Amino acid sequence: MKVGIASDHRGIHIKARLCQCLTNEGFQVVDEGTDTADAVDYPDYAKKVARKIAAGELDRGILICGTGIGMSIVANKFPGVRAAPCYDEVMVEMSRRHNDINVLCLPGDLIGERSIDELVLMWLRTEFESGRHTTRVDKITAVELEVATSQQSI
Ligand SMILES: O=C(CO)[C@H](O)[C@H](O)COP(=O)(O)O
Repeated sequence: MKVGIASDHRGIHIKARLCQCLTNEGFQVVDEGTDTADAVDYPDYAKKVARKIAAGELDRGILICGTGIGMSIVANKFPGVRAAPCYDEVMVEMSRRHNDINVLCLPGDLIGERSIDELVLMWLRTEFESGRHTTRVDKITAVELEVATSQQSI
């Protein structure tokens, strides 16, 4: 599985740790920065990963900012991206089982470095349940198409 990862300045320590962990676990990791503590703007990094998810160049994405919120707002602008901020086991598990999210947005300010590896591995390994949830995820895609093709009727 090919996983893209990016963070702003508030997530660099978690990103570095996750790159190491995921590589050790056999995932193909694409690191899109940032790599220093210099302040950057999260939209510039969210779009690097989200664009590649939309283009089918990555299977999953992980984005880290202070809260995960800004990264998710940007990522969800891209067609085919389903991104959400998650910070505990329940959110992470349900985001895969029910929503089939393909971009996990993590709050660098709120999440402990020690628990992050297990949380992300759980997210990468949890399957979408399909069934009734497929109908709903398909409706998300339909809404996306509606919005893209008929802006004036919204
Ligand atoms: O969480 C974030 C966006 O959702 C950002 O990481 C946060 O807004 C950056 O703030 P600052 O410039 O004060 O470091």
